[in-house]
Amino acid sequence: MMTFQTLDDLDDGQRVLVRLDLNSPVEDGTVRDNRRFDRHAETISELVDRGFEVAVLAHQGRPGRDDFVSLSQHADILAEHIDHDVDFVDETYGPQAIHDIAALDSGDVLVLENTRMCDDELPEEDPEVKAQTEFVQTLKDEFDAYINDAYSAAHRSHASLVGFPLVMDAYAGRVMETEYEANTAIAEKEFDGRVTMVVGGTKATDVIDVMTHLDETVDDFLLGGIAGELFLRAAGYPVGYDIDDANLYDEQWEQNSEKIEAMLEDHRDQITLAVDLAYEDGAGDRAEQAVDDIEEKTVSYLDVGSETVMEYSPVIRDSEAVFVKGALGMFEDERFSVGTAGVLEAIADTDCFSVVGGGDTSRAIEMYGMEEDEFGHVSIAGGAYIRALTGAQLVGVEVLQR
Ligand SMILES: Nc1ncnc2c1ncn2[C@@H]1O[C@H](COP(=O)(O)OP(=O)(O)O)[C@@H](O)[C@H]1O
Ligand SMILES: O=C(OP(=O)(O)O)[C@H](O)COP(=O)(O)O
Repeated sequence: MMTFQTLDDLDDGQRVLVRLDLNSPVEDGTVRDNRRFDRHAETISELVDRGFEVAVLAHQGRPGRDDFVSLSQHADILAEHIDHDVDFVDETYGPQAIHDIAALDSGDVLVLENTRMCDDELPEEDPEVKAQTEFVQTLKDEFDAYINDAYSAAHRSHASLVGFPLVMDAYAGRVMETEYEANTAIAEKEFDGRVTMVVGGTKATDVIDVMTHLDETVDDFLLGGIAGELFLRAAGYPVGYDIDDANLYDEQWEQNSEKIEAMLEDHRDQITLAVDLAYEDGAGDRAEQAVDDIEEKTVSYLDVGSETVMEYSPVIRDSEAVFVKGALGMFEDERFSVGTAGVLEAIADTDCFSVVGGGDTSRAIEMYGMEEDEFGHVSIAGGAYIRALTGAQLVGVEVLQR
C-alpha cells in the first residue's frame, strides 16, 4: 500500500526540514496544547535521538482570523512534549532564519515562523507552481532532506506541503506514516450495517464537499456546528448567518449554498438536522430553543440542544460504523459541550466501529472523561481523514509518492 520513503530510509545526522501540523485552538491569544503536539513529538524525538539538525515548518490559523498567530508559543509547547530545548525564529525563510538554520547543530530543533505569514504559502496551486516559489527555492538548499509529517494538512496544495518534495529528497514522518495507513485501511473497510457520519465543526466547506461524495457510503448524516446551522438555513430556518462581527457563516454560505440545497433536495432522508439549539442567555447560562420556535436569529447558537442529542443517540446505537468530523458545539466551554460530549458518549457506549477526527474535536474525549480506546481510531486529522474516506488521494501524500 505504502510507496513513500520513511524515516527508516534516511541516514542519521542529516540536516532536515520537517513539516508538522501544529494548528491548534487559540483562546484569547493563548495557544492550547492538544493531541497534535503529542503525536508529532514522537517524530521530533526520534530525529533528535538520531542526531539530525531539525528545522520545523508549520502553520497556524488562517489570515484574517483570530487564530492566525505566531508559532513562538508552539515552540515552547513542543519543547515540553519532547523534554528538550526548542528554538524559535520569527521568520520562515528570511536572512535571520537562514542564519539560525546554518547555526543548527546535531540534535538541535528550530521552529520557523508560521508558513501562512509568507505570501508564497497560500493559495492552493499546483505542486509544480509551488516548487518554484521563492519560499521553496530559498529553503531547499539549506537541507539534505524534507520530511512531511503533516497528514492532517495533506489535503492542502500549499507551498510547505507540496513544493519541497518536487525539488528535494522527501520522506514521510512517523505521524504521516501511521495516519496514512490507518485512514487508508478505514476507507477500504466495508460495513454490512448502518454507517453514520456526525458532521460539525467550523469548516463547513470541507465537510460539505466530502458529504457530496459520500452519499452512497454513509446512510445517515447527523448535523451540528456551523455546517448544521447552514443546512438549517437552507431548510428555511432563520439561522446560519453571521450576526455581530462573526465571520463563520456568510462566506461559507456563499461558497456552498447550492451544494447544500442540492444535498437536501436529493438526500433529505439521509440528513438529520438539529431540532433545537443552545445559546447563552442574559444571565450567562445555557438556554435552549426549538428550531421551529426561532423567528429571527438574535443570538449566537453555540451548541445543538438536548432534544437533538436524544434524537441522534439511537441512530448511533443502531450503527455499525460512526465517523465523526467536527464538534457539534463550542465544547471547550462546558455549557456548550452537551452535543459533542453526548454524541461521543453514545459512540463510546456501543460496539460500533468508530473514528473521531479533528485536532479540536478529539480533545473533547479527554475533557469529558472518555478514553481513547473506547473509539476505533482517534485521528489528529479532520478534513484530510474525511477526504481520505471518499477514496480520494491527498495531494501532500501524492507528491511524497512520486
Ligand atoms: N456553533 C458553534 N459556534 C462556534 N464554534 C463552534 C460551533 N460548533 C462547533 N464549534 C467549534 O468548532 C471547533 C471544531 O471545528 P473544526 O476545526 O471544523 O473541527 P476539527 O478541528 O475537529 O476538525 C471546535 O473547537 C468548536 O468550538
Ligand atoms: O486543522 C486542520 O484541519 P482540520 O481542522 O480539518 O483538522 C489542518 O491544520 C488544516 O488547516 P486548514 O483547514 O486551515 O487548511
